[in-house]
Amino acid sequence: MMEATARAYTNIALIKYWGKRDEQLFLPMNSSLSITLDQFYTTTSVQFCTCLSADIFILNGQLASEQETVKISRFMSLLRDLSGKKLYAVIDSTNKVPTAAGFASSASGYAALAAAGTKALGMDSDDQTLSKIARQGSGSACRSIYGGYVEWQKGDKEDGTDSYAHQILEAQDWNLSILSVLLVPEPKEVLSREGMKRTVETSPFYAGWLDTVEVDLNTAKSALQQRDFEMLGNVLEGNALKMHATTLGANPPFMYWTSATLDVMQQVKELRATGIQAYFTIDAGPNVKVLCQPKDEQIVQEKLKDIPAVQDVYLCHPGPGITYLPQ
Ligand SMILES: O=C(O)C[C@@](O)(CF)CCOP(=O)(O)OP(=O)(O)O
Repeated sequence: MMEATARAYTNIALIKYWGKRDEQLFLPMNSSLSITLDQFYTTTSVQFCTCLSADIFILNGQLASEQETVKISRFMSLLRDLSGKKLYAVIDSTNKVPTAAGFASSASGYAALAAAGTKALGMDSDDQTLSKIARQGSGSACRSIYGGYVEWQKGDKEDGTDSYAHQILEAQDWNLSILSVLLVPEPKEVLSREGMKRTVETSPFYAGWLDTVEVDLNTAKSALQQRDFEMLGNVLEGNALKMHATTLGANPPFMYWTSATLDVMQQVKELRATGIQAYFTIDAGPNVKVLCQPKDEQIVQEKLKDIPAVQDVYLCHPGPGITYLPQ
């Protein structure tokens, strides 16, 4: 039987992937940097069978929608092309990812699928190859192949063979606290794929993003090497603010933040004013992730939970890369 099960953990970008230079190959305009988290993951099993004439996708215990199945099947065809095996599979995926908290389960989902699918096909791919495959499901998924602190180098080649992620620090090399703040349910957002496309194509501020993101990345990498939390915090917070600034200049303009987002941002600033080093980052939604040092995580969590608009706060630390589970 050609089957395998893999688990991949979601990641939070400190230096954002924001904009593609190639929509088909998921090639980014800029390099990015993330932390893989230890709490939220996707477990995916893939079972190929000559008895199938189409892929079957089970998501969180239920048959997935037609739209989701088409998306996954398109990714599975990439694996069929790469392996030269025209086989279909049952894909059974379970997310332990609170998607409502603004975690992209697509990152852990496509990383787990790339790992389980290639293993079931006997492709025995190394991590760099897995990263390039996962990238073609969702860009940020290429970072979840690895644990700890991960850089996705944007690459320059048109075929994307040099656009993949690699680990910078192991999870245990630097223990930080990442608090994910779940806010009150918010209106439908512009999904990150549409958001970055519209911004690249129409925002006059996008050029400013590109002019400064490489410097931000190098500053963040220096901070990692020096374990300088203040340097890391300042650059990640500034980078998130710049990413969001680009959306305000898009046509039509859009903004991911709600008043609850601003309440959390304000609380983080007040924490810093009392001498507690805490910094925020925000992705394609209103939810906020706050980074601090483990010694401060309790007080930071309490302060965040005191904000009326905050529904819950999830505490994470750097987590592992791909793991394979017994059948
Ligand atoms: O994670 C980051 O670096 C920053 C973001 O989360 C900011 F919102 C974007 C993630 O984009 P993704 O969902 O990977 O897009 P896809 O390639 O169109 O699937």
